[in-house]
Amino acid sequence: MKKIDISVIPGDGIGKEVMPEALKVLETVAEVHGGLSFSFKHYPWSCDYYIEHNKMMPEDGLDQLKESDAVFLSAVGDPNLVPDHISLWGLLVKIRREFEQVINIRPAKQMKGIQSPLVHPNDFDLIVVRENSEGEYSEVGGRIHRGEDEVAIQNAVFTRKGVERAVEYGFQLAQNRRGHVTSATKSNGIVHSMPFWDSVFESVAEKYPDVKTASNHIDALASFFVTRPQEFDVIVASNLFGDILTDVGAAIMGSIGIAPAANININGKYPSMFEPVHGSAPDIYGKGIANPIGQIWTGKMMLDHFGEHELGNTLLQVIEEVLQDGIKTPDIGGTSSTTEVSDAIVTRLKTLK
Ligand SMILES: NC(=O)c1ccc[n+]([C@@H]2O[C@H](COP(=O)([O-])OP(=O)(O)OC[C@H]3O[C@@H](n4cnc5c(N)ncnc54)[C@H](O)[C@@H]3O)[C@@H](O)[C@H]2O)c1
Ligand SMILES: O=C(O)C[C@@H](O)C(=O)O
Ligand SMILES: [K+]
Ligand SMILES: [Mn+2]
Repeated sequence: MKKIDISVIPGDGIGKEVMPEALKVLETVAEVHGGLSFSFKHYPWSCDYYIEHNKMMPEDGLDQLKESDAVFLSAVGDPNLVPDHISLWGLLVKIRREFEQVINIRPAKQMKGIQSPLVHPNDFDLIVVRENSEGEYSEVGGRIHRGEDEVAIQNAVFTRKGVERAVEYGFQLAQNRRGHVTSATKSNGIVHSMPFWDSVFESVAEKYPDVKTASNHIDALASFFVTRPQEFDVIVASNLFGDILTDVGAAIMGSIGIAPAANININGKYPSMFEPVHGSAPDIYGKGIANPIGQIWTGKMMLDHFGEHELGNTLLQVIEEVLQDGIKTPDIGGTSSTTEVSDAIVTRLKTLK
């Protein structure tokens, strides 16, 4: 029996609604497999936890998580309780950084059973590799003075190692896909870091003569995601560009509620973390209508990570079948509830036993 230990952090808002549904699906996946079992350890770290303890997680929180094979997280943030930069940097960004999850991968593809808002979606299937440890997300800088003389400075940090490993990861992914990598740049406006990014991209590209390349400024690239997404295979992007681009990727699929993501530790020292692209969605929390597919598809990425590709692909296929049956939450035009969608996925999975 292959046993996988998973740390579970539902976090805030709809995270608390979609996480139990995804766990239910994973339990069923294990049953169908027969030789696989999950053990889930639950952590209540969230903005509610912050209100009680004045921190997002305990001092030894990372030590607790380190013992598991993976972290399965949903969403962090409740701006009514804790300012977003404090909640995110105290939990989500902290785990990404301390566990050296330097790569964030976020696929987007046209899904059967969902009407893309694009008139001609043309079967797009792409994956964004987001640099996940540096770039525009930096603590370097500060604020001085008050009133009309106030100044805020935020320094972006781009290291050769950081850019190289993200770009390399993209090329390696492309070799097992359709052999094309696009670089998201902005070297026309950002005069130091982006020409540097371009030069690292070009030098890595030389090592992969079999992979075709392109480079687009991020503004144009965002528009191409809308006008011709089918032309992209792998896209490599800095932390902020990747963040924004993957919300666009989610939007052209039909909803941010279905987009999955993985924060990958590539040196094997710490567990990787799996969490959907979406946040805690305070505007719909408590209504029972959050789309659970982002969290469930993220579970599929976790199965892939542990080498269970066949089972992962089956799960994605089942998700599409349920969507084609019209069992959908309101964000993608349906009338079903969160649990109706996950129950339908569970029921279909069980027929495979
Ligand atoms: N990785 C993360 O944990 C993460 C990601 C994004 C935002 N956040 C945090 O979440 C909070 C809300 O942020 P936001 O409003 O900018 O982004 P959001 O992703 O929470 O919501 C954006 C919009 O998408 C909708 N949406 C999101 N997930 C959905 C789902 N599963 N089903 C149906 N609709 C869904 C919401 O209702 C909202 O209208 C903030 O505190 C923010 O910092 C956290
Ligand atoms: O990384 C962030 O900025 C948080 C959130 O927007 C995300 O995409 O995970
Ligand atoms: K998330
Ligand atoms: Mn984001």
